[in-house]
Amino acid sequence: MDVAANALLAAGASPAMVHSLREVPEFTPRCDAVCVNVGTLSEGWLPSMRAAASAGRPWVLDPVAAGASEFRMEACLSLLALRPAVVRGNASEILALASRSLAAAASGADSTHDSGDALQDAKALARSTGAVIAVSGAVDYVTDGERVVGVSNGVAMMQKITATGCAATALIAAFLAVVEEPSDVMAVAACALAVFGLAGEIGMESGAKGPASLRMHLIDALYCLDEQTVTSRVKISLHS
Ligand SMILES: Nc1ncnc2c1ncn2[C@@H]1O[C@H](COP(=O)(O)OP(=O)(O)OP(=O)(O)O)[C@@H](O)[C@H]1O
Ligand SMILES: Cc1ncsc1CCO
Ligand SMILES: [Mg+2]
Repeated sequence: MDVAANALLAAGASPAMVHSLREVPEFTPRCDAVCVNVGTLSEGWLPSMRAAASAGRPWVLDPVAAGASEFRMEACLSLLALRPAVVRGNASEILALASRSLAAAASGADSTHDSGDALQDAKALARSTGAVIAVSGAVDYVTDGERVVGVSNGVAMMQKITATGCAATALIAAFLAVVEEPSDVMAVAACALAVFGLAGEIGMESGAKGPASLRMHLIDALYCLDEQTVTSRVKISLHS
């Protein structure tokens, strides 16, 4: 929650981390977009997540460790049925969701697969759910089931900071808040991931020595990004 909220603030969004079922119905309708992240899932929070997802706002799902337990898998599948605009997960999470089965290797919250390994499953999941699916990794793939966009911004060290994936998903929600057309959702998700990856690159160039200093520099880089840097450095390509 710390990394995600600070990344959103740095990028110019206005985050609020809300859990209580009592306040979700009051809070969520006022949000421009919603991010539901099952990272620290509990029985008590799941009804709040479902209520937030059902509030009629555009929303994004982060299926953290979907393949790690029956409870997470069932929770993620029930949230998927509430029609997220975008699902952003790492390759292991997207593979688990697409097959609706627990991961063979105990992967916890980290991926044991490359994003390319999950591309076909991501396309199938997009077609069966109607959501845009984003698989993060060295190349982030974004698909609506037909088209595929690849985003190659980012640095490997981002995997060593917990919740960079959560922050990337939250940034997709922030970008979704300003989208006008449903057909733009794929482009919006790709742009958010490119901007986040670029902030990681600039953070690394700013003298990060490891995960802790990259976390600081990445958030500073997000805050300092300007249009010229973004347009000259984003690496987004249409695949097929
Ligand atoms: N090998 C890599 N090279 C460049 N960028 C990467 C690499 N791996 C991940 N990233 C970037 O790191 C960010 C987080 O992606 P990752 O796949 O690690 O998410 P995650 O596993 O859900 O993370 P977490 O659960 O810790 O929040 C994304 O912006 C992604 O593009
Ligand atoms: C490590 C961890 N555990 C639950 S959520 C989270 C952050 C990465 O998804
Ligand atoms: Mg994650």
